[in-house]
Amino acid sequence: MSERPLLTATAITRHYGTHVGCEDVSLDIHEGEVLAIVGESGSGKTTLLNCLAQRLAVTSGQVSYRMRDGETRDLASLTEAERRFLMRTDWGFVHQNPADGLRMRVSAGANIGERLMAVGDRHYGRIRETADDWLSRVEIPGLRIDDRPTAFSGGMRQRLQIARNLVTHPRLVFMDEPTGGLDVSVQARLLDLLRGLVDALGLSAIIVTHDLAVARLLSHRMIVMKNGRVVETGLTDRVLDDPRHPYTQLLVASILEV
Ligand SMILES: Nc1ncnc2c1ncn2[C@@H]1O[C@H](COP(=O)(O)OP(=O)(O)OP(=O)(O)O)[C@@H](O)[C@H]1O
Repeated sequence: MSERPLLTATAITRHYGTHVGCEDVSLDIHEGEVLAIVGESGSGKTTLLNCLAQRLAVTSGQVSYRMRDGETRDLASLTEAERRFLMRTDWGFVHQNPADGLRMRVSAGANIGERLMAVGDRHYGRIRETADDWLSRVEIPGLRIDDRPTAFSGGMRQRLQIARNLVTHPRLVFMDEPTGGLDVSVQARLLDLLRGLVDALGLSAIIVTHDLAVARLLSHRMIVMKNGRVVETGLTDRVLDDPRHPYTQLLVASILEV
């Protein structure tokens, strides 16, 4: 792992009017590290993720990021063009609902190819070959390359969204409940696939999940949120095997009882 964090968030606060989304959250993530954000519904996970990914303005606080050229920048200081370029090249964002991250009216191959074109690839044959390769990496048969995602199952759509995000080799991927909304058996397969890809690509990822099993399988470190605040943070195995905050103890116990 590199010594300097890839992303550092300092005292991130986001209010919705008088309502607290998240409050005073600080964290960092290093290259090759997977961080899970867990907590019950309404605890502020998605708000925090969207603030980190620059999809939502913070009320106060700062997010800085080590760019590919090695310079660490305060993301609020980026121009709109720089921010868009960062999102297209260095970052990925996997939505819970694949329709939010895919273009449903264009083919699977084009969904992947479009991201390559956005980073300057213009060679049609090579783009198609790469798209084909990524379809197979996410276990979608190559003969479906010209089908639209509307013809895919939920699990296939989610795998396509993942391929679309990873094809440009982002250094950091944000994921919001990537296995939510899928059948349990489909979830298990997707988790396996995600774990393999994260390992193979040495990806850094920040994953929001309410499912501790997802955190256990994918993340190195986790933060536990309650009412918008972080109540516990640590290595995933430590937090799950030896939770210290009463709320985390409750979360872990409620899973064990099921
Ligand atoms: N657009 C909004 N306007 C007002 N309040 C909001 C808005 N979005 C979220 N909130 C509030 O902010 C708090 C955190 O919500 P958030 O969606 O971040 O939680 P979460 O942990 O991601 O929940 P879930 O797992 O249900 O998505 C909640 O109290 C929620 O009601």
